[in-house]
Amino acid sequence: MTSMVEHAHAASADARMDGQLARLLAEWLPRQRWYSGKGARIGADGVVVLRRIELAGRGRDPVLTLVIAEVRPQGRDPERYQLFLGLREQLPEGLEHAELGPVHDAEGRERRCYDALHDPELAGWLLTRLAGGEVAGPLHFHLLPGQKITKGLRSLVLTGEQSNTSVIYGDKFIAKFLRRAVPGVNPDLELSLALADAGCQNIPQPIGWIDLADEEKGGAAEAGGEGDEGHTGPANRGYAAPELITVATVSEFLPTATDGWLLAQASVRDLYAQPDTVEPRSAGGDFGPEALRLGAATAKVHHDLATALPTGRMEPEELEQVAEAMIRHLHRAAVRVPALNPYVPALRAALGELAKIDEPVLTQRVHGDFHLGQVMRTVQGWVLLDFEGEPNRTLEERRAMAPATKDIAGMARSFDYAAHHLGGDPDRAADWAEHNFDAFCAGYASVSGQDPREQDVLLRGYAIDKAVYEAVYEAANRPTWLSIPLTAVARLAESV
Ligand SMILES: Nc1ncnc2c1ncn2[C@@H]1O[C@H](COP(=O)(O)OP(=O)(O)O)[C@@H](O)[C@H]1O
Ligand SMILES: O=P(O)(O)O[C@H]1O[C@H](CO)[C@@H](O[C@H]2O[C@H](CO)[C@@H](O)[C@H](O)[C@H]2O)[C@H](O)[C@H]1O
Repeated sequence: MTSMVEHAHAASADARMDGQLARLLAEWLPRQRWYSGKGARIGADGVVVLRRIELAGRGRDPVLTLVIAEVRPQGRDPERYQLFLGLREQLPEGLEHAELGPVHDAEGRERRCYDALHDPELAGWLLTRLAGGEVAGPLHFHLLPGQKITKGLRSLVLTGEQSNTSVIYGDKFIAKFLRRAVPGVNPDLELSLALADAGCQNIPQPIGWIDLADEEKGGAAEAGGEGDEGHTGPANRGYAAPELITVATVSEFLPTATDGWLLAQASVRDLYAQPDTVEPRSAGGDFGPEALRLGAATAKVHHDLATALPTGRMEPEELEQVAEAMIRHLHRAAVRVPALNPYVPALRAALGELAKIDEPVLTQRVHGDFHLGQVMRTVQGWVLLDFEGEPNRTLEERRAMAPATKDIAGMARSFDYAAHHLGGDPDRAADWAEHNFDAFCAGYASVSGQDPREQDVLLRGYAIDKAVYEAVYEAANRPTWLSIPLTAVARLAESV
């Protein structure tokens, strides 16, 4: 039996380790691309380690730990992050960039603490657990029925503009490790599973996921033993119940796909390389035919979402509530980005028009953060990715039903971004965006039977809401890009 003295020693060693990690995280987190609390200071004691789960290598080298840390930035709501951290006596070559710093373990030995997703040995450990559908303490690895994981695949962390961190295994699987710890149904997983069940071909096929029992909500930490199949069975595909936190999603990797942003960018560059008299449709790298196919693929996914998941209708009074919520969002955004202030009255008026739509509007589950970086062109056609919604919104907002127009407006904004971010002639950029958005809508109409441009008031309302969101996003993440949404806001304000 463990004596009370031993207990006390263990507890104080734990508290010491938590304190060391919290100090390292306070310095490291704000430097990460996916950290969402940018712009607010983290004071002393601004990071608290809430949970630390040793997963592999206890007393050995390396050790893999899952940490749930709460960041309490000054003047902002706290945010929780989930981080796989590795501890090693010495960092192997190539892992230096992933280091957080040194810590001392319970025996007083110095260990290097680093982001474990960059360590092929530890990333491989996670994939092996998934291959077996295992349970490791409160962490549950779910492999979907019929899926098989090839073991020993080399892992590589994807670099790029991401809100999370993706690890590619061989050229077979991609695991997205969600950085924010949010209890409840993860919309990306929820919608991907529903679409896969509906036979949708326009998404990467889901392979499995990892979730964590949320201690606070009394989650099923004890759920089953090794290979607890009941949890993953088709009758209970039971993606994250309310008391679970989704830690990672795993899907098929599309090795030959290119994302829509890169393709669109190439087309804009091509246009600028030609004389001013050349129109976007006649330029060598015309994106129009691809935009048309993308519109058709989007309509198919919307159709499958509406078939697989509940749908609804927004009556005029509810549209008024939507307008009010967008106006509240606008006011909050103007506090964060004062450059929005001059446009607030005109934008309020434009959003107010939503309340005048006098017929019900159909609603359904939508993508929620639809842009060219969320679509990939494979040899077969377009696939849509990342159904998580806008990372800075609450889970409830991200899972809410909305008119499909919300996604159409997202893509309209993305064509605007692609056209303007290279800094060419604004009129030519506007022509490129209009030409491709027209093609996108024509493709959408060819499948759905309805041209999204007909719902012009709704489209403008959602485009304003998105551009305002983007202004906040850019101010926090890419201040040099802030002028793109601000210019759009000015244009949308004038269009009333
Ligand atoms: N199944 C996949 N196959 C190939 N590349 C992918 C796949 N899923 C995502 N990617 C790449 O990873 C990037 C980020 O994925 P995404 O799900 O949007 O992550 P985040 O939520 O962190 O932004 C995408 O823009 C795409 O380039
Ligand atoms: O892809 P994420 O889920 O991380 O979405 C966030 O980041 C996006 C940028 O990476 C951001 O999208 C904005 O920039 C895109 C170009 O980089 C542009 O195509 C989009 O239209 C524009 O909204 C997205 O808003 C944000 O939520």
